[in-house]
Amino acid sequence: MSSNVVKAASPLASAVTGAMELSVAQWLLVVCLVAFPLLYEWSVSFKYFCKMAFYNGWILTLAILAIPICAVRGRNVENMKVLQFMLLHIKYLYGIKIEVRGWENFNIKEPYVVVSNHQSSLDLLGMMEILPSRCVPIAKRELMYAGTAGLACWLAGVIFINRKKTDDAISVMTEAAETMLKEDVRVWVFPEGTRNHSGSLLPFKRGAFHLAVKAQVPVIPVVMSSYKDFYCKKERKFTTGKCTVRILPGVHTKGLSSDDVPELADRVRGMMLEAFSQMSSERPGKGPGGVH
Ligand SMILES: CCCCCCCCCCCCCCC(=O)SCCNC(=O)CCNC(=O)[C@H](O)C(C)(C)COP(=O)(O)OP(=O)(O)OC[C@H]1O[C@@H](n2cnc3c(N)ncnc32)[C@H](O)[C@@H]1OP(=O)(O)O
Ligand SMILES: CCCCCCCC/C=C\CCCCCCCC(=O)OC[C@@H](O)COP(=O)(O)O
Repeated sequence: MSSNVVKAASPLASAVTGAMELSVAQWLLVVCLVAFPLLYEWSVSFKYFCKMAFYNGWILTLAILAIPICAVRGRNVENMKVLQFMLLHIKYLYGIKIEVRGWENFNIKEPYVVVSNHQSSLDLLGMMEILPSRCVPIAKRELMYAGTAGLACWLAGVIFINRKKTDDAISVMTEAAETMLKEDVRVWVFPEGTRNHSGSLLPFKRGAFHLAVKAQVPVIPVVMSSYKDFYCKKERKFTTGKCTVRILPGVHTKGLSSDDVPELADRVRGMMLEAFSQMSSERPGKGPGGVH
């Protein structure tokens, strides 16, 4: 008799449990379908967090697709084209309009060193917009361990340096000077050496300029306008917006020696700062005083 009750009760119990499970599932659905978009629209910080998480997550996912394609060729700078092709659409996902000026300054057949300002990981969008052929960035070694993105970077010939070991970094860059000439490779360096959200340019590290002087190749400065109108890490702001990328005329290094590097670095920084200030003053309603 008691076993009959148990038998009768268990379908009831499982129905109740099922209903409870369903309601938990429904709750989750409500959270996902209603609360998430509400929170996304209501909270600027939540929107910022979601957009940054998607940015990184999407790059890691795209890298999964890129790895087998790149692996066919092995470690090769030509693979940079694969990464570039895969990343180009991201600006549309984020509603970021990129205007490029000075394309003609890239019309140099020989290798060169590109130096550009470094505001955020979003610089990747501007970089991919104009990346010349056979051009690889110099990146901090930590990026090599960033999961699938690290492997994709390695396969594309990204040059990794250990910023904690100056001598190692210098010897990698010295080797890069030889590779540039031997294998007709261009190199992209962020001479500030770190991301800089200050709305100006940090003092430049000199590695990029030593590299150009050693290889006796031109330095081509690239300036990306301030992201302030649409992106600010401190304020957790990330909206749609516009960025201008200016490719400045190349600075020649033929005949220069390592003694000339400090002056060369200062001159190039001066050109970039002037362009950055000019671009900032072009922003609607903003005066040139906003940049120092
Ligand atoms: C499908 C999707 C896939 C995913 C795709 C993802 C793609 C991502 C790619 C984008 C990557 C972007 C990554 C950006 C970064 O990681 S930025 C950070 C790393 N970059 C740099 O740091 C470059 C700039 N740094 C330098 O140039 C430094 O000088 C460095 C060489 C690193 C050394 O730095 P540090 O230890 O701080 O020393 P100093 O700068 O103070 O230099 C000490 C003295 O050495 C002289 N020096 C420097 N370099 C050289 C050289 N090459 N040869 C000779 N001498 C050199 C320097 O002048 C100093 O001496 P003086 O003070 O001038 O006497
Ligand atoms: C299994 C491991 C998973 C690791 C996940 C890591 C998450 C990283 C995800 C995606 C990588 C996106 C690649 C963006 C490349 C942007 C490069 C960049 O901007 O690096 C910053 C560097 O210039 C300076 O660093 P610091 O400002 O000194 O700091």
